[in-house]
Amino acid sequence: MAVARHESGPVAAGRALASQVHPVFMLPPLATSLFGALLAGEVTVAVAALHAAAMFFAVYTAHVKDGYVDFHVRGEDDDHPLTVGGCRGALVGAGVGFLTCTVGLWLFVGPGAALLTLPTWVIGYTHAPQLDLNPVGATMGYPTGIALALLGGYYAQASALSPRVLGLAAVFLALLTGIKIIDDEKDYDYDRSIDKRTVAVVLGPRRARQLARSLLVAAMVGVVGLAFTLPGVPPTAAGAAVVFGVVAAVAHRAESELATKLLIRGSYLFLAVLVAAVWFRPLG
Ligand SMILES: CC(C)=CCC/C(C)=C/CC/C(C)=C/COP(=O)(O)OP(=O)(O)O
Repeated sequence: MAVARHESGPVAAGRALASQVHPVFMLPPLATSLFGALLAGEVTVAVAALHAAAMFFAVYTAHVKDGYVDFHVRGEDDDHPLTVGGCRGALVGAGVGFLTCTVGLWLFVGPGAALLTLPTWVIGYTHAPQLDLNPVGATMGYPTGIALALLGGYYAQASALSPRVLGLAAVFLALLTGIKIIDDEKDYDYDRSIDKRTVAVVLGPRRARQLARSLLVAAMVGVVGLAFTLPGVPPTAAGAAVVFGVVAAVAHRAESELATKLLIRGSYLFLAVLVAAVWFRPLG
């Protein structure tokens, strides 16, 4: 069975399959899963690795399915490296990988860890053609996956959830939803032409940007609130809001593409400050 559309042979197949790993989307859930483990305190490395691997397979599934639907089903994309068979094989492989990790979490931690992990694959698999057809699904699928990556990474270590991890998951959800709304502004004309109902298409770019800004502000206020009210979140975690706030201020008036680039980098810094604050707990 041919896997790659443009070349043949195992190397070409491997390259085509690897092309569906998009680091910009892949690294945040892996980092967030590991951050969840760190937040829990004592880290069992094998369990953390199992959960992070499950996140990898969930996001990989989303990309393969998105590419398959956009190119092979809807004919929206100009090109795709995988054949139909290649996409199906990749989906089965990623599904088996995800299932193996989830069963491992069930056996090592318990059903709660598996049940918190499972929805990430469901979100990934239904990203296209189901979730991406409505503004909530198209905007909040990935941010919800990130929030679940944090909750699952934490639960896999602590066998419980806590107000601090729930609070931080809500902060991540708001922050990433805001960034995704701004990101979708850049495809406004195209998305409108294919009836893709992103928030920018439904509300119009100006009101979508206002909504996105409110979500970013809510996330920053939220993290400061958590840092000063919850014992498990060190006060230094408020620095994440300061760092992200500076980036958001620079991105404030930028057009969508530049603003998204800045905000994505800002969100990496946001996470890095949170990790450092929890890791060192200097004032915690
Ligand atoms: C663990 C976790 C984070 C799970 C969530 C997985 C998930 C929904 C990933 C989305 C990745 C993706 C296809 C982005 C492009 O979306 P797009 O629709 O903006 O791209 P397009 O315009 O190219 O179709």
